[in-house]
Amino acid sequence: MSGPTIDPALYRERDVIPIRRALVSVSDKSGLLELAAALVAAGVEIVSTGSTAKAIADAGHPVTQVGDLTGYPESLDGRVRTLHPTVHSGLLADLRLEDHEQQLEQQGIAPFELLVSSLYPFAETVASGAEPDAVVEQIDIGGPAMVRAGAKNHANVAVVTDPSQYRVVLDALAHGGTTLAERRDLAVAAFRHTASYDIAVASWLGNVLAPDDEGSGFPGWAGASWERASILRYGENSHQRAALYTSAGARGIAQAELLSGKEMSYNNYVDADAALRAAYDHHEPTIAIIKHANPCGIASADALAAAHAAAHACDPVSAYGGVIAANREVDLATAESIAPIFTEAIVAPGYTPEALERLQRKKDLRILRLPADYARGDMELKQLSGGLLLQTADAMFAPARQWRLATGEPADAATLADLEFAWRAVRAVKSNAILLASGRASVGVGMGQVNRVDSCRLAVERAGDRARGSVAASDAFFPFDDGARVLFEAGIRALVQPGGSIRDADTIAAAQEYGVTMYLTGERHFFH
Ligand SMILES: NC(=O)c1ncn([C@@H]2O[C@H](COP(=O)(O)O)[C@@H](O)[C@H]2O)c1NC=O
Repeated sequence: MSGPTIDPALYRERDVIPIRRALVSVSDKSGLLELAAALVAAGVEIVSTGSTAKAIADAGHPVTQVGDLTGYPESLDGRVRTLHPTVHSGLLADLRLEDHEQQLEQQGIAPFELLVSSLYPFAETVASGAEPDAVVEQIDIGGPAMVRAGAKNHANVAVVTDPSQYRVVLDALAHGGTTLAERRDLAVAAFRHTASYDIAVASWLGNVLAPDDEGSGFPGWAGASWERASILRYGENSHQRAALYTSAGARGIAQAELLSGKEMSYNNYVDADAALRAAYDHHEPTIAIIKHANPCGIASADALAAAHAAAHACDPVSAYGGVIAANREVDLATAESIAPIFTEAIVAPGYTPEALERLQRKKDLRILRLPADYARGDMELKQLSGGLLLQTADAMFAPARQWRLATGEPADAATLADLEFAWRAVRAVKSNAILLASGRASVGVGMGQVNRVDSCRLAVERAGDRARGSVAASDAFFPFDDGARVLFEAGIRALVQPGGSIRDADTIAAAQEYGVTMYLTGERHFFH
């Protein structure tokens, strides 16, 4: 099977095409009257639909109703308006071909050189919580049909789908018409626009109206639309190329505002996202310092500056060149604490003017602002060779009051606060993860090891003398008592871990042996 083929020799060249006739059908009326006035002033005939035509006519401009053009009334509550051969022939005739030109003449149809469209606000209607029938009514049919027709026929027709593109039309009117290059660019944007629109429609149908997820929450098809936001200097390594893509309406690190400093790199984005995950998760003023996507220091305190000092003290060697996240507005005291340390980037919900001024003196420091209520998203995506894994985000968190005391004396309030801090902090550490804490500050972190014993050794080694009297959290259970014994031997006084190993009794017995209090949370927090 194939589509029609046309002899290439029949195509006549067309580059700059003057605009003589425009079809205007827009839901978003912003900028419409200025555009209409410019079109009319340039002698362009405007054909338009219902309320678009009314707005243009009310402003005193001449306009032809699409029903007068087609001889067929707008019907079925607007479901059929521009869906007519007169309209679509005017959009689809390829005037590079003599034959198409003759056919239009025979049928008495005039071509359009411009289509101005904006589709029914489908996504906005879904977001408003409207009833299914109301949402369905906002699935634009005639609009995308016209947009696709005009964009296919970009050799002859310019298509604009957003008021931000009206500037191209105004410039074209001033310069004798649209160029082929402009029409091609507009066609690319037009097809991306209708593709994104249909992804939204297909997603709503499959997710909400008629879910085909068998109750799993994972529909039979997943579509997404990403726009390139920036081209990065390079990727994870300098020989890798990279770009940042964002999706409409998202509110994450990709949307953070860069207030000052060098442009963000690929690794900066990865680390800043990890920093957010670590710091914004806490309720008290908290600082997380990230290196290679892992916290090398994380601390909460009553004041943010104290949190930074404590987070930095965890591992000052690793903190060099780190990325910092703060979950509170950065004040001058915090800025003063951060400024002497070489830092790649900082992200926070805000900065006092003095703090910003202080940090901006470090010309290379990337200073980012992202509101505290940023959205990490309900779903996490991980690309595989040939596929994609989707999972719900790790949003579960068992607070101390839900833990089970497995052995030892119940912890006092301060110890419990440290344990809860450690339990919250350890879930931002790559597995296998062990985090030692004291005074709501990490003092030793063991991360990313292929066995838990090594993570325990690493955490204890990093903590040094500070291990004695600290508390520990483990992101998953201890399969044997060997890892926990490393912690007990180093002198920790309390441990929180999920529990659930068939050898839990061995670890509990070891804790008893060392007189260590141990709580079981019943939930684990692997993070890879
Ligand atoms: N049914 C049709 O033939 C049709 N033709 C154009 N539209 C849409 O009607 C809207 C404009 O309508 P109005 O000019 O009445 O505001 C545009 O979003 C346009 O994409 C249509 N509506 C929906 O499919």
